[in-house]
Amino acid sequence: MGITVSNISKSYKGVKALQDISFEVKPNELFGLIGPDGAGKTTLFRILTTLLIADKGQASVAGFDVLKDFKDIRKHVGYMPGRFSLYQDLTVEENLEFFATIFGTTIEENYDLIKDIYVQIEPFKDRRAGKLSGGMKQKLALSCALIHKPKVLFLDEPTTGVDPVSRKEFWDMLKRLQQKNITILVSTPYMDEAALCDRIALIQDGQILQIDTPEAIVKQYPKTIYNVSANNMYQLINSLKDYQYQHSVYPFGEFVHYTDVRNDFKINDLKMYLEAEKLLNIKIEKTQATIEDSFMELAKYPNRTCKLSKT
Ligand SMILES: Nc1ncnc2c1ncn2[C@@H]1O[C@H](COP(=O)(O)OP(=O)(O)OP(=O)(O)O)[C@@H](O)[C@H]1O
Repeated sequence: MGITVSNISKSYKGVKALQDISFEVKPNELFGLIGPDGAGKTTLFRILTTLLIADKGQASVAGFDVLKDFKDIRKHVGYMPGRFSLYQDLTVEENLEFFATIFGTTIEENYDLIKDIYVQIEPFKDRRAGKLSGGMKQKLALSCALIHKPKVLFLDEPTTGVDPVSRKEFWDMLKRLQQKNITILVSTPYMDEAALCDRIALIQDGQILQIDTPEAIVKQYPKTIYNVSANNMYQLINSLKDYQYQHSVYPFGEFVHYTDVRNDFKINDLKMYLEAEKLLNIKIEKTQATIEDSFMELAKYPNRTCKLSKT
């Protein structure tokens, strides 16, 4: 009871939002769509939840075709859209009751499934949804998306605008839901969340750059990455970008991630160059690739999967 997407394309007046997308989500899998704003994630969610019709291609969800069986899909999927979708003027409890009613069920009937999540907002059950914090809104939206016991759950950027503690709690909840036989497709622009999925698709400009487990994607990263730091971050980035042997340069927290085009790269050569650029306190150390590094590399060369030899 997973998801199958075959050659789906969708354009809006000349904007190619999705370009020949194909992938499968296995039953019970926690699958992540990882990509920046405008990559096409919401368009894909809307097609899979039958709210939008693709220009080309086929897709099925929980064994149902998105066109022919749209009514079945609506019964069997839960969808938490990116932007807050609840009724701001209804209370927490009224929102949940409303969603239960439209799916012909009651809060009591499926309480077990949402219990873990709902207990955290139950003390505020008489508060209007519009007056909840970001983390609480997100828990209520998830409870509403689950109240009819869906087979497949679609979560579009569920942690955007949510504090780090609530983000962590949210992902713990997803892991628990997965154990209750729910297939989950979740999108996020946060690369660190990608590592929490079973498999991910990296998506940009409506195209899939790579699909694999997070571990495999990182493993295929083709270069050796160096953490570089110095007294002046802005000048460091500019100097590294001007260096004739640079392959990639971008800020990564307190460091700059640097890769070099040469196979015989020596840390000392780069250090000498940066010293000549008048930078101080220069530190250069090898580091491990992350999903973000893989994404940046693939986004730079979208038609190439990471197959260069390691330098
Ligand atoms: N109704 C629309 N009319 C015209 N262009 C649209 C429409 N909806 C989306 N787009 C464009 O299609 C592309 C994909 O948008 P989509 O919302 O699917 O991406 P996304 O990855 O979900 O990003 P975001 O998080 O910003 O919503 C973007 O270039 C967007 O501007």
